[in-house]
Amino acid sequence: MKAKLAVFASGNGTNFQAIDDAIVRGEIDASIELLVCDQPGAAVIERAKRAGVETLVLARRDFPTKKAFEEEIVHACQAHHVGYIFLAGYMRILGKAMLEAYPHRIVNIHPSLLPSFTGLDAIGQAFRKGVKITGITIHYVDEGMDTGPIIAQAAVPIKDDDTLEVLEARIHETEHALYPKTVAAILSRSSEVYQ
Ligand SMILES: Nc1nc2c(c(=O)[nH]1)N[C@@H](CN(C=O)c1ccc(C(=O)N[C@@H](CCC(=O)O)C(=O)O)cc1)CN2
Ligand SMILES: NCC(=O)N[C@@H]1O[C@H](COP(=O)([O-])[O-])[C@@H](O)[C@H]1O
Repeated sequence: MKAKLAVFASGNGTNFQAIDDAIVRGEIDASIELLVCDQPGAAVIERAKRAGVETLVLARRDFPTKKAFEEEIVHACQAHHVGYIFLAGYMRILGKAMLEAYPHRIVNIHPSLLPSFTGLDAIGQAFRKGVKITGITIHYVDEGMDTGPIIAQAAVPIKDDDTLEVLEARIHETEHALYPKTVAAILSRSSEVYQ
């Protein structure tokens, strides 16, 4: 049974694109049923439309509470029979409504070797700290900030003559290789569990 996914994103959407491209190449046995975006006008929305993926675009400010905002998203995911949610540059902290609706079924990609450099601007944090090796982490999402169980990591070197832009490009290239492979691995394990 082909897994039904939702991807949540707030920005450019290159990780959404990498996952969808892998699905099209037959490397992930799944379909992206919904792209959820909290930033009207974000480039990821156009990427999803070009890919034929349904979008749900909603602004937090249009809802009275975080709970109401998340309940709208949960209802849409359930209506699309979504079984797994993959965050791909989604810049909102998930609350109880999301986490309780999809326990151990929400995954995030973070551009550092957690637990180092949590939160926003992780690449800039590592660059300014002067570490020689940084990387990416794919982890389950829990109620903490970047504290969920780690699924996969990949190291990325910082070279002496790197600019921040060069490092960001190297990080994103590594993300676009690892995330699709990890999505496929998670779904294959999940199907093994439920077979
Ligand atoms: N419950 C969790 N939610 C999210 C996690 C997580 O581990 N647990 N990971 C994040 C992704 N992320 C870093 O990896 C991250 C996203 C957002 C923020 C943040 O401070 N957002 C602020 C501002 C949002 C805005 O103004 O647009 C906020 O939400 O208040 C930090 C780190 C995804 N969610
Ligand atoms: N704290 C979460 C975080 O920083 N996530 C990061 O946002 C970027 C989204 O890029 P994209 O929109 O091109 O996929 C990615 O580098 C991802 O690791």
